[in-house]
Amino acid sequence: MKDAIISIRNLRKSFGDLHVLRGVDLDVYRGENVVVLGRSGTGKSVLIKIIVGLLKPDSGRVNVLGQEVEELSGKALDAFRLKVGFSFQNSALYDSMSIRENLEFPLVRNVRNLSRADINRAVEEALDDVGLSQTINQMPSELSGGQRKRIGIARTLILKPEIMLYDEPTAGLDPITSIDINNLINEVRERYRATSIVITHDLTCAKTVGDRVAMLLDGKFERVGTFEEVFADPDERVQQFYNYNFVN
Ligand SMILES: Nc1ncnc2c1ncn2[C@@H]1O[C@H](COP(=O)(O)OP(=O)(O)OP(=O)(O)O)[C@@H](O)[C@H]1O
Repeated sequence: MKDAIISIRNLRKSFGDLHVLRGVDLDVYRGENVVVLGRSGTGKSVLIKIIVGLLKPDSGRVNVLGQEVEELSGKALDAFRLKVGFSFQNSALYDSMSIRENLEFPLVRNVRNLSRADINRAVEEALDDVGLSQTINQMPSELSGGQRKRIGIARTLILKPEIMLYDEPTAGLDPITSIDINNLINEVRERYRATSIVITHDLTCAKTVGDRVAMLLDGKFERVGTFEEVFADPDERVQQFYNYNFVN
């Protein structure tokens, strides 16, 4: 039997009259990349926030790494969040800190008793992983958008999470830089044996990194499968999404 590392059952979340998630079910297995597709405002970010315990669902179950997320609080929630890396849409680097300082920040804040040599080694390794060793003493403002995304991913990787959550990793990047980021997401899976959820509107990204694709339609995952399986579906809502992306 496959090992579901994230298991979501009948998850519901509304904001007033806005019923965003209306019975979401999803299993994510160890070592796979699952891409979550859906139009703007369908609740992809809400789902991610519920998975990391930043938002509480109205009902349903979310089990991650064998733990019921809703039951976690205090130190247990802090420990859990170290295992689940969240790479934000806008990279969220600290502009006043160098790249080295940006990478040190999560380590120093979350891991005790590290020596200076340990910290230096971890920073150098994380930068090497994303192919940006030469930027260590630069400031974020000196880097391109694609480089900043890579640093954002390195800053998440430095804690060696078991699960990576990427929120629109290629948004705002040119197609060539996007390919670099897609390759990096695949490399992260290989090197860290990480399990990932990737939220994207970018079908090239979905096709390149997704072992499976889950499409959020009307508050549920109605289509889950390989990229080809999902888009073979003649359902108008699925085809609209495809045509919009590939302009044909
Ligand atoms: N804290 C909140 N309070 C009220 N409404 C919210 C809150 N968070 C999200 N929403 C609403 O829930 C809906 C889903 O938001 P979400 O950010 O998950 O969309 P999304 O699918 O990630 O969209 P996009 O692709 O544009 O990023 C939106 O209509 C949003 O306004």
